Amino acid sequence: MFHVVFFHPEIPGNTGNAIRMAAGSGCALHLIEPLGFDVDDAKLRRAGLDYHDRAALHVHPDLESAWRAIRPDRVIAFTARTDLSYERVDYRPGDVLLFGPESVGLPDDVLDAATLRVRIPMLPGIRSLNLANSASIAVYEAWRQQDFAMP
Ligand SMILES: C[S@@+](CC[C@H](N)C(=O)[O-])C[C@H]1O[C@@H](n2cnc3c(N)ncnc32)[C@H](O)[C@@H]1O
Repeated sequence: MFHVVFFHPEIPGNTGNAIRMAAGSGCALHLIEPLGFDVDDAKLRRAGLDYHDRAALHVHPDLESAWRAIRPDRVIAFTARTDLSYERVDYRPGDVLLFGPESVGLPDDVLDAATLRVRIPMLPGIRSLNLANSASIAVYEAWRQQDFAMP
């Protein structure tokens, strides 16, 4: 199983979309507090449709608590601030795919502590992709490399 970690997510619709993606792909979704919304937020529930019960959703008070719970071998940070393209990584079950908050991205100390930093290609002049879209691209590449193995 892959672990998607959203560090300080701010927009409920993005996390709702990711909940639906987690239900569809079998990844676990971890949210690191503080969150910019309540997990019962109507927009979050609407974006997640009726898939909330099918998704493995975990909320952690801080990153250290998440690492203690997940015990990952590798943390792969998704950021536009690197040249290594995301599809060049051999993803392994158990990997953490780490994403930053919508407004500011991942802070330097969190990026520095990650095993790898990877980037999803964009055309020149584009600053970033949407958080939920980035997570979908990442998870489906990681799962594709496992030939979409079923649990
Ligand atoms: C909306 S973006 C954050 C934008 C923020 N203003 C910044 O400059 O980093 C939210 C998160 O999606 C992921 N993301 C967005 N575009 C990406 C890209 N092209 N490559 C890798 N990760 C990306 C990153 O994890 C980022 O922290």
